[in-house]
Amino acid sequence: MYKIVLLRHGESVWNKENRFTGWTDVDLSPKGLEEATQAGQLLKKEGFTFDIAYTSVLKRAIRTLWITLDQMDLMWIPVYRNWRLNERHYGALQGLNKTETAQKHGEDMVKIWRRSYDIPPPALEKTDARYAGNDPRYKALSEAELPLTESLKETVARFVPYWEETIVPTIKSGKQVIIVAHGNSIRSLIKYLDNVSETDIVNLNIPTAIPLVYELDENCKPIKHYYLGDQAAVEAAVNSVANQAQTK
Ligand SMILES: O=C(O)[C@@H](CO)OP(=O)(O)O
Repeated sequence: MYKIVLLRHGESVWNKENRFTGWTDVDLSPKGLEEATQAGQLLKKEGFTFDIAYTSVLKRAIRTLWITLDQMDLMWIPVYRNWRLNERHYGALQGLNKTETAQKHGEDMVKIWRRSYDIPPPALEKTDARYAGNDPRYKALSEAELPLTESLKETVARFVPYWEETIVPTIKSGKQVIIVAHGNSIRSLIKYLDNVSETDIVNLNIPTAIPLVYELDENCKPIKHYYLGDQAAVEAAVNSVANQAQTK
């Protein structure tokens, strides 16, 4: 049996301002820094250790990983950053306030954009300053790989090859793995691992910086999963993510 830890980054500045973020590279808020510290302390207290870490190319996840590893005195382990672990691209919604967007387009439409499986948010134009094609960190990507927006289905399609080809062989080699990523990129991995239905995935919300443990069998198929820490606090954090785009 293998055990891995999935961790969403701590609260970002745009989480705090309730703005759609996606591939925008915003940093952690002061609360997010504190959440990451607590995640590291909790993992240490629960006896976890890691040999290798995977994260995205976005600083809210990278910094959460740094802080977590610092708390565990594991800053020396190898860290691999890959765009395939990035947050789901939020298209033309990136930067907009979630409540204002719900007031304009309706809560139901925004819930579809936030949580549906195959309906993407409105797309960016390539001429938009938010287009990732001009960002040097993505220069190795083909034009087809550079999103203008993404549904969760498209996020699954770009995350799973990295999971299968890179992370699974590492887990099977006996290395203890932590993956620090994002709300919707973690949803995409869970959709795939647990074969969650397209209906049920709508109700899956991932709280910031609470370690989510997955126990996997010898084929890296899930046996069970659970959040560490106080379960009432976990439930409250999940509900608060779910309710971010309410108009009242
Ligand atoms: O803005 C985003 O990129 C994500 C995560 O913060 O938001 P949501 O939970 O609304 O999908």
